Amino acid sequence: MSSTVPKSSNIFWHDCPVGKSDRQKLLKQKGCVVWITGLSGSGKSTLACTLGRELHTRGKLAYVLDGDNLRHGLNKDLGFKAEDRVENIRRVGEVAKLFADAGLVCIASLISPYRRDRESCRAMMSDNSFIEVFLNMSLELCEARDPKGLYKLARAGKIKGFTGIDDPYEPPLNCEIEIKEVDGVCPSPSDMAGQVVTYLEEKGYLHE
Ligand SMILES: Nc1ncnc2c1ncn2[C@@H]1O[C@H](COP(=O)(O)OS(=O)(=O)O)[C@@H](OP(=O)(O)O)[C@H]1O
Ligand SMILES: Nc1ncnc2c1ncn2[C@@H]1O[C@H](COP(=O)(O)OP(=O)(O)O)[C@@H](O)[C@H]1O
Repeated sequence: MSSTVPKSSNIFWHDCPVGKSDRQKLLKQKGCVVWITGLSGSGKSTLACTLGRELHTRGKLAYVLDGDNLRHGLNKDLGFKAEDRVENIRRVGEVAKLFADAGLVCIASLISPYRRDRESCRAMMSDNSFIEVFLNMSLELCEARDPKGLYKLARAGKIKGFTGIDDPYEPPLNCEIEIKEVDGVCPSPSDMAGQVVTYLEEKGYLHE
């Protein structure tokens, strides 16, 4: 299990003259982390990309950190056992914090099944600029979508430890935004992104 305490000693923080507030003025926005959590197939990547596109159209700088994509590089040494997922979320939390410090709207989309890990990422952000978005879609809907055929494999026992089937998912207790089905129907991608944009606007993230 990894720790947040550095292993190295004799290390010192070096401040740079240009800081987050300078970058925010330049970009005319406020850096933050939009953390999208939910089951596989709940629509995390779809929301992340739709939101990224919407912000881009509005002239706002955003960057998507997608769990699946990061597992091709930064996190390619990690699997899906509990300690690997913990380390996966810790790393992405740290990277997201850097992007937010750079002044961007950083959109992280990962299953991030453990409440404690999401809370650790929240705690990394000093100024409440962690916005947790819960894609509260039923397992039935996600399984019916199954765009990669992974639920089918998990049900057949060909993937072990699949979230929602034989591995846990802990829903948020206090997220900033919850998106769910209404009468069994999921809001459209642009409606989902619209909910997040409205929140960002109301909280002043889209202005300096
Ligand atoms: N065992 C198991 N459980 C869950 N998901 C699995 C598993 N094996 C592979 N996949 C694929 O990996 C994607 C999830 O990666 P994440 O980095 O978001 O996962 S986690 O946050 O560390 O739990 C996930 O992508 P999404 O469907 O986009 O969520 C799956 O495609
Ligand atoms: N709001 C939505 N309405 C209808 N279909 C959606 C919506 N969001 C996602 N989908 C579809 O559901 C599937 C899973 O979406 P995806 O974004 O890949 O989920 P995740 O990243 O959580 O695994 C895809 O086929 C996608 O096109």
